[in-house]
Amino acid sequence: MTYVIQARDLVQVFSTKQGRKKADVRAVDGVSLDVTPGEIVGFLGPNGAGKTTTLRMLTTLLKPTSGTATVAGFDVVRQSVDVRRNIGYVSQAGGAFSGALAGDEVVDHGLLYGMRRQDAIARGKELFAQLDLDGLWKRMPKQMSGGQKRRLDIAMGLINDPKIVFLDEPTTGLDPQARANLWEHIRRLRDELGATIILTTHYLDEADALSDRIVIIDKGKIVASDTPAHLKAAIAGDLVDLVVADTDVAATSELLARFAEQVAADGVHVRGRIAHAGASIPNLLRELDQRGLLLEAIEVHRPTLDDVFLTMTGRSLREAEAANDTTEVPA
Ligand SMILES: Nc1ncnc2c1ncn2[C@@H]1O[C@H](COP(=O)(O)OP(=O)(O)OP(=O)(O)O)[C@@H](O)[C@H]1O
Repeated sequence: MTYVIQARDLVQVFSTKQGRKKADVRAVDGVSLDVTPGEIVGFLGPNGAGKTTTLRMLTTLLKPTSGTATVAGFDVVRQSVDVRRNIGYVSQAGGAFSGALAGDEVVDHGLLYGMRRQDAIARGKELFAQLDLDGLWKRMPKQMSGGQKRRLDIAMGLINDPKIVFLDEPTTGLDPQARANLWEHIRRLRDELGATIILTTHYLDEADALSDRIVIIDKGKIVASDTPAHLKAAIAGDLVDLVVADTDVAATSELLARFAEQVAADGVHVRGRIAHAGASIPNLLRELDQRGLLLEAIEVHRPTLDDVFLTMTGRSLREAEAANDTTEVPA
């Protein structure tokens, strides 16, 4: 099997100062990864998990503290120029436009890669058409919408026709419609151009919808790496949520425990996890009925990636985000 990206035990330690004390932050703590051509890999994790730092090492912007990686067959440290020639990188911040017209920004970016001006113009126009930026060649980026600016970032990242594309939080800050639209473009990059795509995201639904493989990263380590379907199947099962009368909570919990794992009551909700709930629910309903336990509502939820994250790390992705948000508030 040929891999377009192969990383072994990548580590990145940042030295920081906390007051007068020096403190080391192990931002990436032994990441190994094999990516096959044409794969879309979603890096999912809370703020500060190490996603961007991993991407920066793979794109040669940051030298690993230890470990090795090859991208497009080239070593990220010893052959960084070759790596760069083969990749496109769209950074998280994006939008650092010089004040020139959109088309000129893209062409200038191509010239940086050593392209001839005519080639850069031709490729730029093609990308504008593919990315729904028609008619905006002569528009200043600051007069574009958030979604258009993000697609302009992506056009710049693709100007050299890279076969491997790194997108750092491509849809952050976009409204749902612009996000969905960008997903289409990302899928097309792979389907029509055969590109390999590595993207980072905070959004579970995005990782789920786009990725062939999801790599969950937490505190600098990979805690899971699999297809969205396998990851979801690996956890305990469907969440069954029964809503009953106050007085029936105890008896319902007792009965549900015969069908489900992790049964817990929360107010009038009695919840538990059942593998393949669809097959057990008719029996469960019959037994509830036989005992005179009346349901006010029943809901069955397929496992989400948040459940996976919770199972793998013991924290919900949203809690992890919230905790990080708090620590980032300056004292
Ligand atoms: N230049 C730096 N100096 C010191 N610490 C850093 C530096 N860059 C990142 N870090 C720290 O390394 C850790 C990982 O950061 P990183 O940006 O890779 O996370 P992330 O998963 O991309 O998060 P986000 O979703 O917020 O972008 C964090 O604790 C961060 O504060």
